Amino acid sequence: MDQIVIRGGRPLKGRIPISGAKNAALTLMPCALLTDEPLTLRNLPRLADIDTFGHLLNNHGVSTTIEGTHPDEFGRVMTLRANRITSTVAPYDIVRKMRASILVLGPLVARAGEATVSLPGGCAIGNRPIDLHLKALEHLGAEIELAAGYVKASAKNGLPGGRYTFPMVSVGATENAVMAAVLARGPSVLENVAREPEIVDLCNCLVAMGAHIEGIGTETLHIEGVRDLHGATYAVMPDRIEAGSYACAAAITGGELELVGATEADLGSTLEALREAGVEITPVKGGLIVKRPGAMRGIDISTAPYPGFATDMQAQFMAMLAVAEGTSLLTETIFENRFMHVPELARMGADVTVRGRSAVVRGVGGLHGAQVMATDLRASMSLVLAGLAASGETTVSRVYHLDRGYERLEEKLSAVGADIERISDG
Ligand SMILES: CC(=O)N[C@H]1[C@@H](OP(=O)(O)OP(=O)(O)OC[C@H]2O[C@@H](n3ccc(=O)[nH]c3=O)[C@H](O)[C@@H]2O)O[C@H](CO)[C@@H](O)[C@@H]1O
Ligand SMILES: C=C(OP(=O)(O)O)C(=O)O
Repeated sequence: MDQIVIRGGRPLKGRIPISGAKNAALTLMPCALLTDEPLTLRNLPRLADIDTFGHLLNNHGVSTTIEGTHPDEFGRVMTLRANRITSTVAPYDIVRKMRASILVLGPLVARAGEATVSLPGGCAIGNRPIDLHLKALEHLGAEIELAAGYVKASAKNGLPGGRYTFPMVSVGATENAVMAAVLARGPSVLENVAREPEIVDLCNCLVAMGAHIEGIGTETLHIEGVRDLHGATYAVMPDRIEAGSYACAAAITGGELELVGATEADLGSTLEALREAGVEITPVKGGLIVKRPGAMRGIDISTAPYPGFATDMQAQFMAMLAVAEGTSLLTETIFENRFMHVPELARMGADVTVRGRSAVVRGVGGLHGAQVMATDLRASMSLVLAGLAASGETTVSRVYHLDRGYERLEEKLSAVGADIERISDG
């Protein structure tokens, strides 16, 4: 298995281009199932998850064509076309590789009248049930059956549409419900929906395809189903989690980075927390400059649905706050098992105590290099960040986690002065 080796202690300086957002791309790609016309997505990141989702869509009859972006450029242009749905079954072999596969359920039942999707199961960060996806589709008129590890949703005469109030905010369940409701026979109202920028990106793409959605970006969406959607060309939004991660890289190394393509609006609570910790953020044309002028101070953070502090940024902040002055309290309210980076950071000298859903981080003077193991995507990035700041050499194993969500990580970091390389096992 590949490893990443970092020799730390160098302040990072320069410009990092921010890629298209993984979590937006993973909900924009299944929109191709909603029309027989081509959907062209620009700024699609080159990531393992995108390839896996492409294979899943191929299995349903979607052709995927990648246009000739130069290999040195970031991002890709992909045209997806579902002339005909050739299979309504999402098999275990593909779904088990990626939880986001559940996002074909809504569009398939809306367009083809049925969908059978393997249950995605839990993952390292938590249990991650899909009950809200199923309840929402049921309220839109689908019949739901569970058997032998699969969920079957059917609506033989099309979905009638309906009203559903989510009992708790779920990004994926909102996405599935929205993608189903846009092709329903009648109107739908979805209340207490997720408001993440990726949901706004999804709705904007669907509107470009001819959907009628009101309330985009608010807690309530009014959707008037249409008979057909048409093709469109749409650019995936910049990845706010990648941008936030590199902002932490500037802060933890005491450097200065320009994050090209990052927007202040999407990064809201991440930037607030960085500023509170003593990091300077300056919006410039086309991006943000992140600089740490002096020592950082400890802060308290509690993860929450957007516009709250993103759970996908918690691990990276923990690495950064491990070297801040004073004590920080990090509370994880979204996933029950998202502190797996703690014992690994401790191997590098971090002083962290987990108490239930909270972690107390006592700032230490510095970290030292060690051999550490990545356990999930963002946990991996926290180890890379710690390695960039640590004295000596850090080796991060299981880097396939990073490949899910960070496009050409070593290349981007080397270009701003990091001493980082991938040791490939063949
Ligand atoms: C591909 C993608 O976009 N992934 C993101 C998405 O994941 P995902 O869409 O899986 O996350 P959700 O917003 O659905 O999960 C939020 C919480 O709701 C719970 N829940 C969710 C669905 C359900 O049917 N029942 C239920 O109980 C989950 O276990 C979790 O505790 O949003 C998360 C929260 O911002 C991010 O960390 C992930 O990076
Ligand atoms: C948890 C994440 O992704 P996923 O929902 O695809 O596991 C993430 O992006 O941090």
